[in-house]
Amino acid sequence: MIPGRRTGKGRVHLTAGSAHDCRPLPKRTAQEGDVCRSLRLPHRRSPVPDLTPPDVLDFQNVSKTYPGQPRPALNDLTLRVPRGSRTGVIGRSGAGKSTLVRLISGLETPDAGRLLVRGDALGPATRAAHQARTGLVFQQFNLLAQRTVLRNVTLPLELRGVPRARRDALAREHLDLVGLGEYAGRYPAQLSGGQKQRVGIARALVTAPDLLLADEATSALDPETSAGILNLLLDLQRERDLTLVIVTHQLEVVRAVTTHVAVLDAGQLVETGETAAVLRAPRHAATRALLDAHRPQVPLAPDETLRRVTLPDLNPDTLAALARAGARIVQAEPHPQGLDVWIAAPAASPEWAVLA
Ligand SMILES: Nc1ncnc2c1ncn2[C@@H]1O[C@H](COP(=O)(O)OP(=O)(O)OP(=O)(O)O)[C@@H](O)[C@H]1O
Repeated sequence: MIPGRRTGKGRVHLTAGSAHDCRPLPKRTAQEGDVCRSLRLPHRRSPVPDLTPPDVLDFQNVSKTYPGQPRPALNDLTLRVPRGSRTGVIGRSGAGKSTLVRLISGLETPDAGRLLVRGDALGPATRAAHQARTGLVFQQFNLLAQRTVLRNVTLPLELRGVPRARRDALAREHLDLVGLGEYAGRYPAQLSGGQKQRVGIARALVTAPDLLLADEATSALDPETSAGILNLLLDLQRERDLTLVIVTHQLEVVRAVTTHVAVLDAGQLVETGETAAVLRAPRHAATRALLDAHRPQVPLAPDETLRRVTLPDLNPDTLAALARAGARIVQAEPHPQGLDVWIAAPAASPEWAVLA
């Protein structure tokens, strides 16, 4: 997901006859001409159909200013979200994250630029069809208090006119999927926060969307419950080949779940790329500020530096060597793959270089 460049997963590569021009070739590329002849390909450049699936989201110079506001909430945003990716959108408060979600979900329209969803410009003619294929998960769960868990999950199917027996069956299947098969008859007030979010996820997926938008989905949950929800989202994303967009101010969520990240600051996209690369070597001051804000605030000795690792990724021998060199764990939190651990150690210890 790089501005202005396609990096889509599942891309269909067509090389023969497209990338290769099979007209008589200069001597140094004669082998390519032979390949063309042996494949009986035409010796002329011919038009090749573009079979590349469109990016699920394609923001093209999108701007949005709310009425009466002096500055745009989003300014000239160009961003592509490839099919099947897990993209985190981060930024401090007021950066424009919610505006991005509102644009994708069709609740707001751009003042300038275009937003393509699944290859179509999002507008009055296409909005309903795209909304039907987009699931939304919210921070405050947005469950209806007077409806049972089952009836909350059947709601989107009711709105689409699905017959009762079918919608009940689908809702039960999705409650099983999120581990709440036994809770169908309960009311939201009788659930924990994590359970409410599981119902929210079942409701978002019951219509079989291919794009799932999670807007601060774990911000209201404690770290352990949050890790459980992120695990569930990861499993479902893989099983259903969903494109997942996670809007969050929690860097640990981005780290744990996403393949790509987009950093917004004051309405502008300031950095984007593969999550591991951006977090390892942030280029923009706003990204560095977000990373710094998430470092544990612990006093360090003058020769100590702080690094984060995920256990069990770290080799036990390295961990033991670090401990012998005076390393200490200063913070540990649950993570979908194990434990997220911050370690302080003398910067000069050779084992430290392994973690760089
Ligand atoms: N309905 C609105 N009317 C006027 N201004 C708005 C409206 N919604 C958002 N804004 C402004 O647009 C800018 C971006 O807001 P947005 O809610 O998209 O940011 P955010 O990154 O989601 O922030 P937060 O993390 O605090 O939710 C802010 O300056 C905000 O004050």
